[in-house]
Parts: sequence; C-alpha cells; structure tokens
Amino acid sequence: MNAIAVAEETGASTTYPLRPRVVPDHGRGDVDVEAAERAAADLLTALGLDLTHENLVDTPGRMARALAELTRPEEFDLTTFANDEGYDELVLVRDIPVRSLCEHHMLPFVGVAHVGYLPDRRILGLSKFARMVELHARRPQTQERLTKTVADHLERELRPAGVGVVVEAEHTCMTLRGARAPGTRTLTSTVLGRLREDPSSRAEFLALARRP
Ligand SMILES: Nc1nc2c(ncn2[C@@H]2O[C@H](COP(=O)(O)OP(=O)(O)OP(=O)(O)O)[C@@H](O)[C@H]2O)c(=O)[nH]1
Ligand SMILES: [Zn+2]
Repeated sequence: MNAIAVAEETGASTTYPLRPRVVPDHGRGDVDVEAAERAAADLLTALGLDLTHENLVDTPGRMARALAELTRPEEFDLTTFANDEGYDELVLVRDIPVRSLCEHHMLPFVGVAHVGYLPDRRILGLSKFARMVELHARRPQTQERLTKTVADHLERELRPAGVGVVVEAEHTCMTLRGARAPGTRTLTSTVLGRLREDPSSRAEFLALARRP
C-alpha cells in the first residue's frame, strides 16, 4: 500500500516504514561481514600489505564493516500530511548530502542533491527527502541511477503533480586516480510530471536547483 492509500484509510497524516527491499536494484543479498573480512584480508595481502603489523591487524575487519555500512540502506518512516491548504507551488530541499560508492570502482562519490516537487493531495515531511536520497545512495551506484530512482520513488509514493531531482557530485574514481581530473563535478537531473511537461515550471525548478 502506498502513502496515498494509507492516508485515505487512516486520516490526515500517516507514517509507514519504507524498507530498503522496496527499492529495485540488482543483485542484493544479505551482507556476510565475516566473509567480507576474509576477502578484504586476501585483497590487502595481494596488494602487498603485511597484515601482521600491529597497525594493520584489524584493518580487514574495519574495511569490511566500513563497506557494509556504505552499502546497507536503512529503513525509515515515510510521513505524509494532507495538503489541506492546497499548496501548489514548488517545494525544494537543497543541498542534501550525497555519499555513495561508484559501482565500477567501489570508490566514493560525494556531493549534494536538490529535490523538489509540486504537491497534489499530499505533502511530504521535509526530512524524508534527505532520507530518501540516503536510502538510494547507500549502495554501489551510478549517479544517473541514483538521480532517477529518487525521483521515481517519490513519484510512486507521493503522487505529486511533479517531481525533480538534481545531483551534483565529485567522483573520486576520476579525481584521485585514472583521469585524475580534480575539481570536476558531474551534474545529473530527472524531472517528471508537470516539472517536465510545463516549460515554465521546469525552468523555475532547474534555475533554483542548479543555482550554485
Ligand atoms: N556514467 C557513469 N559513469 C561512471 C560513474 N561512476 C564512475 N563511472 C565511470 O565508469 C567508467 C568505467 O570505465 P572503465 O574503462 O571500465 O574503467 P577504468 O579502466 O578504471 O577507466 P578510467 O576511470 O578511465 O581509468 C569510467 O569512465 C568511470 O568514470 C557514474 O556514476 N556514472
Ligand atoms: Zn568509479
């Protein structure tokens, strides 16, 4: 049942848990931290590190737990309220922190997301935009998929008149290594509904979301 259906049954405001498993993705299973620790030890040894050194003894365990933390999304409650006043202008939450791992190198990409929507019958608790970004960021990702899945998920749960997501991030796989292009930032956007179809709404959203 989505937020709209729950609200219609239970009254003006509703809260229900959004579990990571509602997020479509590829190849997720349970995390086996002990197996990850053994694999991290093998990897670090293959890279020439001496894991008997006292400073490195616990490194495989730390590495496994850190990667598990970065790839295991947390459940949260999605709270929506009746849009009693019929508020129909843009709501935009800017500068939501983004921290994720690129699925190609398993190196971090970090930046900000700007998430906006045009309400219809329901409005969303403001903190839930940041939680929604975090839900989709805590997994090996591409920036494009992160941007689109946040927008699609909001559209599905909230049924707004329009939704838009802009993500701006630095990919350490191309700034610290490889192309070594420090200072490059990648911008992606997804706009749906009226924010996509109505040129002035779209322009307003993109102007506000892309303002440095
Ligand atoms: N489209 C997209 N590409 C990404 C993202 N994160 C990393 N990449 C790219 O994935 C590509 C992987 O390319 P490969 O040629 O297989 O990997 P590589 O040999 O390590 O390439 P270099 O990074 O160019 O050294 C690179 O161009 C990365 O910059 C992302 O979020 N979106
Ligand atoms: Zn990468």
